[in-house]
Amino acid sequence: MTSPASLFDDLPEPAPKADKPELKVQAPAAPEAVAAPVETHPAPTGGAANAYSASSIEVLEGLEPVRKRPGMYIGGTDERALHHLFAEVLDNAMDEAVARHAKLITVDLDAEGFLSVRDDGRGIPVDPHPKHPGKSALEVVMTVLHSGGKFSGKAYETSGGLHGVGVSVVNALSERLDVTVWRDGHEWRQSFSRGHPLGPIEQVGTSRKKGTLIRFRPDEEIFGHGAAFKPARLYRMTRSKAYLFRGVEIRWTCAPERITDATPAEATLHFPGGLADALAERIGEIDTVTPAFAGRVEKKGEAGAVEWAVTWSPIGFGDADSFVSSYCNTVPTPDGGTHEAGFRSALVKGLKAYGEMSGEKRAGLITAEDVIANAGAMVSVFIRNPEFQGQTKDRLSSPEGQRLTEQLVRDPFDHWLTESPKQASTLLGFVIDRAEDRLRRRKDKEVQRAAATRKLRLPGKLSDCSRQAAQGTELFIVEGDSAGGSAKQARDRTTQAILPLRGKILNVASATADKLRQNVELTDLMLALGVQAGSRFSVDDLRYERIVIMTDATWTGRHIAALLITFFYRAMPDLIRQGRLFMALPPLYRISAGPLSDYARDDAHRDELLATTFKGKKVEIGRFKGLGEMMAAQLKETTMDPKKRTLARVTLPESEDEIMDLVERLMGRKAEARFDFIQQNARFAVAELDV
Ligand SMILES: Nc1ncnc2c1ncn2[C@@H]1O[C@H](COP(=O)(O)OP(=O)(O)OP(=O)(O)O)[C@@H](O)[C@H]1O
Ligand SMILES: [Mg+2]
Repeated sequence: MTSPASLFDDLPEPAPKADKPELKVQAPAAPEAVAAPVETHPAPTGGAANAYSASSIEVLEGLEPVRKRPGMYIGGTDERALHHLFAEVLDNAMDEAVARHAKLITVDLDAEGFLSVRDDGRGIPVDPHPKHPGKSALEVVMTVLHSGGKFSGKAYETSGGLHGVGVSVVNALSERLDVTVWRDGHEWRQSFSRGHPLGPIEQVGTSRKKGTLIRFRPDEEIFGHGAAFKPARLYRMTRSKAYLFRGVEIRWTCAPERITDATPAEATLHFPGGLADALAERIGEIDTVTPAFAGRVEKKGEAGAVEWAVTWSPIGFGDADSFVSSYCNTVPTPDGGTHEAGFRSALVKGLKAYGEMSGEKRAGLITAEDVIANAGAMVSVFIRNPEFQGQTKDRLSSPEGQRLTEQLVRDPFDHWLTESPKQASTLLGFVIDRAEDRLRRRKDKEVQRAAATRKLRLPGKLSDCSRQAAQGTELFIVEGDSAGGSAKQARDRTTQAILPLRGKILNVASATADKLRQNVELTDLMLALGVQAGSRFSVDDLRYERIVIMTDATWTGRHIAALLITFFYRAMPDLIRQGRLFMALPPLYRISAGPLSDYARDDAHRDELLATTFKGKKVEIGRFKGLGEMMAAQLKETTMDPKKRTLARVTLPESEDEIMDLVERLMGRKAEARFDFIQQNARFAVAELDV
């Protein structure tokens, strides 16, 4: 059987600090923080105050801002930022390919750490720029921010480039960068260092080739000493690019001495199967719920296309339950955006509509979260004038992304569903399960939250005692409302609280943690106690000093007591270890003879009394069917009044094995064993008498 710890391991985390809202104090840090510099640094730093004048306001020229604040352009100077330089150059080559001017891209990392990206596209224009006399277009592109051919949509329809910033940033942050352009029968070359031309553009000869080659090495002044491209990362980026456009072949080479892992030194990457192949390769052997739903649709008459592949796995995808890899104009968007939203919404709407059509009412529960919860998806869109967040383009923000994706994916999805009803209902069932899981989790959270705010919300059926402090107080857990009624009358209001439990308490030994949390009686009990289960239980949270289980002296009553003890043992064994759990010992019989009367707990006790106190007398013996049958005064006198009653403290056997054995026998799945045991050991775990 599972250990008690593991049973509660999967209880959700507590709502952060929600149980101490009253402790929230307005941060005193703010005024202090303001005051601190004044007190501790009487002289303002940075020279005399009057030196801050118009001359302090600098305007960074050319590529200076890039070197001063690289974070703004490439998101930092870490490894990710370093590799973003490659992304910029590769994106430009890919834009040429997607515009159908280039077919072949080569990527090479050489032994000295120079990275070369070459395409056979049109070549960056080299003629003098009309607005920058004395400079070629190439030099402008390489040294002026916001210069480029992708603003108007004339030279490129759907490009990943849009800011006119990318390659100039790469130039600014490279210790050395050489550009070679082949166009109009000539070969041209120009070199730069840290963004500055090392000389004018030169025509180095005639050539029939076409295209652009950018060869560069990142600047260690920016990225730190020893910063270098990682072949594995470059290769991964290259490969995923190749999947995004069937019309391109990318040849990869890398100096073997730079490779430290399984990255190939040479590879030809060309994937006519597109994203469907990419997904297949990504998920490998994993069993999926249905075959992948994949396709590609181009918008009629206009620039705009969506390609996708998605499948579902009940066991997740290795390192994650789900993943969505999305791209816009071949630029990876790891933070998602509108295209992902559109994709999700096409799937949700399609599935819901299918559910409605096929009479599956529960389809109404489905949300985007459920559809994506166990999905592995790849989505690539091509749109005009995309809008991204920032230069690293981690998130697509164009509304067009959503509209187009949803619109282009929806029809094919409806088709896919109706084409194969078996597959469709498998998927629908799977997603509905996710929705139900989600709703269950949400409910659990609510229970948890209720537990966290227990001071404010006690269960309605709890008759609390008036004393606020736990010390000297007792909670009586009774079964049923009628017993509850008697107990309420019999109690001492100041120190004794009554919680009647209704209905059946779950058999807690074999119940899952989920089931435990769903049991209203048990969650009410936790609320009343003021504690949480499992590792979050703290004796200090207990709202009462003693917890007393007060059930009928009948077999059923003992069974319920056994259930409750098992529950406490599983959910909060410390409560028992600390000696805070007790059992009341109500009588089963009332024996009287004339003015003489007494109560007997069980048959043995009755026989004992008959043989002693009542020996030789004509007795009347009454049997209580339940606590509810006793008069309040009787209950008080026999069971509840601290001055007269007897409580039994519940203790645990010494060894863990004995405990498990006991619990298993008491509450395990084998009913007969349990009945047998309870009957023989009516007081089982109860040991020493107390008070
Ligand atoms: N490989 C290439 N082939 C043809 N033209 C190129 C190539 N690389 C760059 N260009 C030209 O240089 C311009 C500037 O490139 P850059 O990467 O700086 O900006 P962008 O691609 O327009 O926008 P972004 O800043 O979003 O990348 C491009 O718009 C394009 O006209
Ligand atoms: Mg670019």
